[in-house]
Amino acid sequence: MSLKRIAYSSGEPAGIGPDIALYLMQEMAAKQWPCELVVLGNKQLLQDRAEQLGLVVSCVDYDAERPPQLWPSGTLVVAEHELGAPVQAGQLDSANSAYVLSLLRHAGEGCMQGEFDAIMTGPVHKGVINDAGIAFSGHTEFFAELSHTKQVVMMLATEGLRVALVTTHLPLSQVPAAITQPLVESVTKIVATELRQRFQCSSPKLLMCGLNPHAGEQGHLGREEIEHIEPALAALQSQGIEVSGPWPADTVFQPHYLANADAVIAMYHDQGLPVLKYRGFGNAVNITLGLPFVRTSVDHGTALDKAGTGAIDIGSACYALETALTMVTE
Ligand SMILES: NC(=O)C1=CN([C@@H]2O[C@H](COP(=O)(O)OP(=O)(O)OC[C@H]3O[C@@H](n4cnc5c(N)ncnc54)[C@H](O)[C@@H]3O)[C@@H](O)[C@H]2O)C=CC1
Ligand SMILES: NCC(=O)COP(=O)(O)O
Repeated sequence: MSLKRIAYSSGEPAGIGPDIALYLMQEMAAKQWPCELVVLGNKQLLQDRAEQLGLVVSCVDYDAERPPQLWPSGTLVVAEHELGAPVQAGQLDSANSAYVLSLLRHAGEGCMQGEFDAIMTGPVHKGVINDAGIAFSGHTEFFAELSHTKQVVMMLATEGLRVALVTTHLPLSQVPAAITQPLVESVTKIVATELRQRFQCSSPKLLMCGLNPHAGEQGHLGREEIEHIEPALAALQSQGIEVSGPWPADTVFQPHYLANADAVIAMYHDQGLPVLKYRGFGNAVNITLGLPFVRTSVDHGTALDKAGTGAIDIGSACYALETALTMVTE
């Protein structure tokens, strides 16, 4: 198997993204991941955080011309990006928002130019990026825009459950108007296609949630199911996609229903993700489907309260890296 080069964007510098890089570095040798992990970040920040955590790190400058290689334990390959301001673990500073975006741009462009095989993202703080006057709703939307991809899908996966979202980072008040037949159809098609192509599901079986309580109760509790979701289901089924619904969201996440499903399509972020995280927080991955490159992410946020403390769990980071590797290796 050829050695892959995976970009890890270390995310919000005051959060646990840099800590994750340092702990992953320690796991590299033991796990024998067949990749060179390139940390997009700042060497001084990483050295300072390592010192705070009592870790010894040797930073090597990333060289795009050098073929990927396996490095001795304790070595961190760093693609240097300049910070906007000094970093204190746990303290957000909007002066570093441009830095965070420069990491994402490097990762995305590097994938599109063939420099990296995949991106694994560390957590960013959406609020502080917006505080800097930069409109940003999430990696999912950022990479879609960067790659000029019209439609992408956020899917989180853990053992025994995958949840894909029709809408992503949208205020709840705007969700009903966003649920249209074309959107539901295109999201579902992307999920079905990628499950087939990248997740070894030869004939994916999908469960689609309704939007309203009890999936609208025949129109008595909302009409989005009748007007948009059911027509989308009919069109998808007529194209041979095995999708059923609309299921009440408080019914469909039962083992009985999930047993024969490859993914659940939820209408909005907090309809599907709390269930996924309840089942697998710390051992789940966030994957952006539909991009021209592979992007996976940790399942958690910046955990500002834990940055620099050493009290972090890197289970999701390991899962995200392994998922990215599997996706680029199949
Ligand atoms: N992939 C990404 O970039 C994501 C970013 N976020 C962003 O993160 C920021 C903070 O979000 P919160 O809702 O506070 O969620 P959070 O996941 O950062 O923290 C929730 C709780 O879980 C703990 N936690 C999270 N990850 C942990 C880990 N690996 N090890 C140990 N404890 C961990 C935190 O200490 C905190 O107590 C927000 O700005 C949000 O937008 C949230 C989710 C994903
Ligand atoms: N809850 C997951 C999440 O919001 C992460 O979003 P993104 O930054 O991966 O788009």
